[in-house]
Amino acid sequence: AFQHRLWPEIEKTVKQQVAMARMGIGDCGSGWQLFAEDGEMKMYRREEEVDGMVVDPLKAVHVVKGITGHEVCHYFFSPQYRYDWETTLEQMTVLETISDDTLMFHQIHKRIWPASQRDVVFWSHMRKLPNDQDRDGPDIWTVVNNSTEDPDHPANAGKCVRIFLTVCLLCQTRVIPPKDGTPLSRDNISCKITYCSVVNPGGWAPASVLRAVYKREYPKFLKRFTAYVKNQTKSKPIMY
Ligand SMILES: O=S(=O)(CCO)c1ccc(-c2ccc(C3CCCC3)c([C@H]3C[C@H]3c3ccccn3)c2)cc1
Repeated sequence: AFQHRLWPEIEKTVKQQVAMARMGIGDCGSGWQLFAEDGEMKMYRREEEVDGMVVDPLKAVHVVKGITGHEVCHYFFSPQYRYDWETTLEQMTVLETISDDTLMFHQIHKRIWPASQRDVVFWSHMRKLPNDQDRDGPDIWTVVNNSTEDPDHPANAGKCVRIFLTVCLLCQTRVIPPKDGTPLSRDNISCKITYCSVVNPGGWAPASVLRAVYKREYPKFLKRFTAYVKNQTKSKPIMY
């Protein structure tokens, strides 16, 4: 197939991000601190600053009943649903369709007082991965979003401060077949979701403000997004 100029970077980043997402939280010595918990959802962060700017890596793990990893990645990747679940989105543009599983986006996020408004340009790639731990287990699905440059959308040219991010959504479907051999239903499936993100806010913003934004927005985002997928899929055939 034709090699897009970004393909080598996409390959490398996906492998690297999936490997990191699969690593557990490790013991508390690893610097991960639990900062939000809601039922099956647990959110961890590491406090890190680059040039005095907060770039706290975030790792969230969640188990959601009744949906598959393919369905979670489909609704996260596909642009047509994004305004339904991404509440902080003010504008989203698909800049390029690199392939049917790889898009380039420009997004402007709503201004969060007192920080100035942010925008981001990133490629987004969705992929099914072989389940190398459990050969006949269900596949693993992932979406990786990674900031990139676009000559038509230079950073900090307009009113927005350009942010830089790397995001990995890794989903593992679990199937528990019913004892009595009846056909599989959504009651027999669940999805283990690992969401990792590192966001560089671009321009300076007070650490206390950024950490408050993340503490409020990330749990809200993951709960809202997973509830959206459950609602969208509940009366549809299971997409494995
Ligand atoms: O997973 S994605 O790729 C999904 C595609 O949309 C993603 C996730 C998060 C962001 C993002 C990046 C930076 C900020 C901050 C930084 C300083 C001021 C704005 C925010 C603010 C809007 C808050 C927020 C934080 C977490 C989750 C959602 N909303 C959000 C962008 C893309």
